[in-house]
Amino acid sequence: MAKTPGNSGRGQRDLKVRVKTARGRRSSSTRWLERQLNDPYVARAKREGYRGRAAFKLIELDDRFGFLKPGTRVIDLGCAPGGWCQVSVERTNALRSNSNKAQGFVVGLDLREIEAVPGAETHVLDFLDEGADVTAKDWLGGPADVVLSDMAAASSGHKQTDHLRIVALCEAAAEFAFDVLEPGGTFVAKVLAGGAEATLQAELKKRFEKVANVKPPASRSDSSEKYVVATGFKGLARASDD
Ligand SMILES: C[S@@+](CC[C@H](N)C(=O)[O-])C[C@H]1O[C@@H](n2cnc3c(N)ncnc32)[C@H](O)[C@@H]1O
Repeated sequence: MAKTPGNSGRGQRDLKVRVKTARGRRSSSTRWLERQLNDPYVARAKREGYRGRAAFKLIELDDRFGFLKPGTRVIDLGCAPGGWCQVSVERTNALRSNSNKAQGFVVGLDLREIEAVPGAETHVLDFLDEGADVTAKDWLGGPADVVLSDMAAASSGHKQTDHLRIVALCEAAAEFAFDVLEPGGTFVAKVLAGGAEATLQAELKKRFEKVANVKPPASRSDSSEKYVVATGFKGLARASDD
């Protein structure tokens, strides 16, 4: 039989790989859709006007640790699509909806542009850029009380690589927090459990009074993500004395 692209050994193999990949894609997107449809947090986010289910992770963390109060100044790293900014605005009174309470201030940064969040100031900025900490403090009008990071590096599909990337991102976010936080401030960041975060935990323990590792109920049980909540920033001078 003459070799054509359809029946040559290589052609057949290529086709099989393409079909297998397409099937894989279809089944993972179907699984994602099913998960979205069956997820009570997705429905609740829609009902309550939040931009995503991630909003409930911050709500649950703040219900437990109480770092967002009227008057609190927040920097939200990796803020798109804006759920954490929405929660921060509500809880810090950044819209000044209640004039008896102090007014907070929320600055959100992301690599991509987001639809405006009423009460928050959002900017397209890579927080890893030189001088991003100074720029963010300028936008906030001074140091922050709280630095939030729900950032995730784009998935490589390789669990250990993803873990190392997110730990590196989290370490950089912590460095950023050390530069912009007011003494007494709070740093909240997403990490993936997986073994490489010991250095980060040790550094945070030096710089903050308390460091907790938490998996809020809204975080999916099949995900290895967890959050570090570091409270009572000691300031740079005190941390180096310890
Ligand atoms: C999971 S989303 C955050 C969801 C957000 N907390 C919410 O409630 O809508 C993570 C975001 O981190 C952003 N990100 C990743 N690396 C970043 C960087 N170097 N600088 C700024 N944003 C970054 C991504 O663009 C992405 O939008």
